[in-house]
Amino acid sequence: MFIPTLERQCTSEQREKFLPLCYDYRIIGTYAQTELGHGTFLRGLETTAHYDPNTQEFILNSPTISSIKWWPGALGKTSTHAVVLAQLYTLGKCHGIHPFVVQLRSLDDHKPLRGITVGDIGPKMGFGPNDNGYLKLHKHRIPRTNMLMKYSQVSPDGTYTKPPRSTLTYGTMTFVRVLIVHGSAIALAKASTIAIRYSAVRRQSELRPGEPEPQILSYPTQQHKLFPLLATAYAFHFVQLAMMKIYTDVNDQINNSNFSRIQELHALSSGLKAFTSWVTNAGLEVCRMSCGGHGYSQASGFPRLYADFTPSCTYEGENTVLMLQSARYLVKCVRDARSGKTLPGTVSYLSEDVSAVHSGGSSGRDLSNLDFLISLYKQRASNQVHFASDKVDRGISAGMDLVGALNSASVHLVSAAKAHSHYFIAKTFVESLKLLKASSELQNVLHQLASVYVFEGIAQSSGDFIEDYILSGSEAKTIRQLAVDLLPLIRVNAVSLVDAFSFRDEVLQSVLGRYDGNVYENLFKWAQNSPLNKTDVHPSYHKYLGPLLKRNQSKL
Ligand SMILES: CCCCCCCCC/C=C/C(=O)SCCNC(=O)CCNC(=O)[C@H](O)C(C)(C)COP(=O)(O)OP(=O)(O)OC[C@H]1O[C@@H](n2cnc3c(N)ncnc32)[C@H](O)[C@@H]1OP(=O)(O)O
Ligand SMILES: Cc1cc2nc3c(=O)[nH]c(=O)nc-3n(C[C@H](O)[C@H](O)[C@H](O)COP(=O)(O)OP(=O)(O)OC[C@H]3O[C@@H](n4cnc5c(N)ncnc54)[C@H](O)[C@@H]3O)c2cc1C
Repeated sequence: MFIPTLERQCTSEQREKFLPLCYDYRIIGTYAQTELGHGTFLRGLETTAHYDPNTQEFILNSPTISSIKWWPGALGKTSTHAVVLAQLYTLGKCHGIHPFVVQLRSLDDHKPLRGITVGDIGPKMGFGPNDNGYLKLHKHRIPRTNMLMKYSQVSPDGTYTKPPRSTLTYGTMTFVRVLIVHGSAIALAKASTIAIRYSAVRRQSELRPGEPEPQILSYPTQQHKLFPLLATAYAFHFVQLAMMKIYTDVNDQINNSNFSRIQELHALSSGLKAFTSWVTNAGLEVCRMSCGGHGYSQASGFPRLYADFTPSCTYEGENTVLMLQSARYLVKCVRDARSGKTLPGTVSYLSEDVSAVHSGGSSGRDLSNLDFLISLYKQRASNQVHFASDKVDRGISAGMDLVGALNSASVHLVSAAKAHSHYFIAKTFVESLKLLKASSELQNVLHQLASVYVFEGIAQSSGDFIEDYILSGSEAKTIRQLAVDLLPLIRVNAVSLVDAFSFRDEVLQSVLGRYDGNVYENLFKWAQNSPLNKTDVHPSYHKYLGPLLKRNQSKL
């Protein structure tokens, strides 16, 4: 995050000064924004940067215990520099959060500089190799030119020039949220690879006396656990491609001072980061549990995969908070649509009248047709967004201000943002396959994946579709069965579909997911290498167990 921030927030002179140092690894930096007391509420951050026109320096301070920077990756022991987000004060006025480059450690002996107290925040659930750290600043001075001034400036006499948009400071977070959508796709693909390969190797239970134990991948319940997640990994792959394209297009516009789509990008990236990381987080646990006891061994790769992925739901914007950000924008779009404004691409459906198109229960609808089902996802999203938006309007009519009305409707707003994200993902998956140049056999296999994703997505949220009369109960049951009917067809290609992710064993880091399937021998080898097995009798025997046993044996 250090380098992307410099690339996006530096003037050209600052780029020339800082970026070569980064690219050549002459300095290593982190992104120090979160504090002990605030991670979500950025306007509440307490670190201060007061401008001193006499020396043309900023004086950085951590004024309270809660203002100590806390969590930034590699801050504890590694980084020589940081981008520090601080409240900018000049000529007696506060201008809000701005980014500053701060050197933390000497480039000679790596010792912290004067006014800098820095260290590691201690062991965490995962991210073991990462020294997430703390930073306490005490009257630490930096040159005026260390404030990143692409969008806002402080002149030598202290005059402040404000940015075209205050939220441009938040740009790096949007970029990393887009990366996290990709991270979700990769993590779910890895977990699917491990679980499906192992399920093809593992044989368990005797269905009928005398019959060989079947591969657990042959059980419909095992297929029902894993194949919708496999399909989701493919869906997220196509979604992250679409998300990155939108990000690149909007970022190019921003670089040309066209800020018209910055809100749409923020809302979409927030919703997709939250949706994909939540789904992946839950999916990793399903994959782990589908491998039985061995899934719980470090040898499976699942403990580390989960512990390292799960903070994706928290960092870069806590997921609930990001869903609310997405919903805030959707509510604005409903208002804009009602006042006749044209809505941008990813939200234009909110101005369509989708209610009349499909009323649940009419017979003869082709429930296996993906285009038709995507229109139902659209209707569900539109209904949920309008329902939540109406809640906000009623709150305002009842005398609340906008913030109060948004807060009181927030449970529904999160549901609406989830439905919006789900519609975008399902639509993108189906549309991406239409554009794919692939053999008819491959198209057929991928169509099975898209179908099971769409069917299972409705089955798992059938309440949404039934409550709004988008589907009747019997239609929802039919779609649920369509998903189950697909499982044995997907079974035929399941191992090939995870092999297609082509994770090398060294990357997958899983004895259960080994490409050669030689699990048991390698599990035994892995166990023998466990540190506890360095000696047959562990030294602790002589100190504790031995004396205990001998003492008690003498009583027999
Ligand atoms: C492979 C994987 C590797 C991945 C490798 C991953 C490594 C990750 C390491 C982790 C790094 C971190 O966690 S770094 C720290 C991450 N921290 C965060 O993400 C903090 C989250 N909090 C925030 O972003 C903000 O506080 C937020 C919640 C949006 C509220 O901010 P405000 O109070 O200023 O905003 P609001 O009052 O809600 O709204 C003000 C307006 O600003 C707009 N706005 C807000 N954020 C915006 C944004 N980013 N871009 C555009 N516009 C934005 C809103 O839409 C509103 O527009 P209007 O409606 O028009 O007014
Ligand atoms: C592994 C890891 C790495 C990190 N790396 C970095 C880094 O490199 N740099 C950096 O600056 N930070 C980093 N962070 C910090 C991270 O960005 C914050 O933890 C994150 O932004 C969440 O903020 P918080 O911890 O204050 O949680 P909080 O905001 O306190 O969230 C706690 C709960 O409050 C709820 N909540 C908060 N606000 C609202 C609201 N307005 N409406 C409804 N509910 C709300 C949340 O939904 C959540 O359930 C990292 C964190 C982790 C775990």
